[in-house]
Amino acid sequence: MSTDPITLFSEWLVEAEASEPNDPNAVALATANAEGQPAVRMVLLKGHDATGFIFYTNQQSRKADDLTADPKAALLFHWKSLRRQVRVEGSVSVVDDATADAYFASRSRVSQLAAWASDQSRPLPDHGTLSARLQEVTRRFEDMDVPRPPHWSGYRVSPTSIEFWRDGAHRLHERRLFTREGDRWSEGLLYP
Ligand SMILES: Cc1cc2nc3c(=O)[nH]c(=O)nc-3n(C[C@H](O)[C@H](O)[C@H](O)COP(=O)(O)O)c2cc1C
Ligand SMILES: Cc1ncc(COP(=O)(O)O)c(CN)c1O
Repeated sequence: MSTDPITLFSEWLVEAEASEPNDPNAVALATANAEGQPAVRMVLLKGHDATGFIFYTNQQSRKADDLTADPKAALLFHWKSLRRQVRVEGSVSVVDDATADAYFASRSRVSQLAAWASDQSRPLPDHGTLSARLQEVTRRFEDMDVPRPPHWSGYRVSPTSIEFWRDGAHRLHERRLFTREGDRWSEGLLYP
């Protein structure tokens, strides 16, 4: 069995891709604001390796404000079809421009335009306002590649701990906790 948690995560994600009906890369992202108020919402995992777990979003959103105030986060994957969860905690940083540009360029044109049209997490007066903004940016970027908005990028959660939870009989689940110590991982078990 694998003892590198990133490799183990990759294996579990591959299994989730085979068994989940949709969005196996969906993950709950928990943040806190300057007052310590927690908030949680789903995002899609768009990359992971030894340096961390990456998602993309609007940098003027509530989650981005939280991460500016307190650059720490927790992630929770729950794969119902497998009866498994993975909990990640760590510090958060913005990905470099080249990484964000490459990911943005891979998105569909309409999703690129939507990133320009949406003032994510701000009050929206009515749906017509959003449609009008989408039309405006569609005209603005006609006949050219849609550039990445300056307020849209990726965040990397660099893990300090990763827990793998697997369903067991009679609530006697398996919990493997990996804790980062310098550039090494130590592994232990937790009572279920
Ligand atoms: C399955 C799922 C995946 C989502 N993925 C993303 C994502 O990758 N990036 C994003 O900005 N919002 C995503 N959203 C929308 C967020 O959950 C949220 O509504 C939005 O980002 C605003 O959150 P905030 O106000 O806390 O910043 C997703 C929603 C769902 C249900
Ligand atoms: C607002 C928003 N931004 C970004 C994403 C990430 O996914 P994609 O880049 O594939 O659109 C999502 C996914 N639901 C989303 O809702």
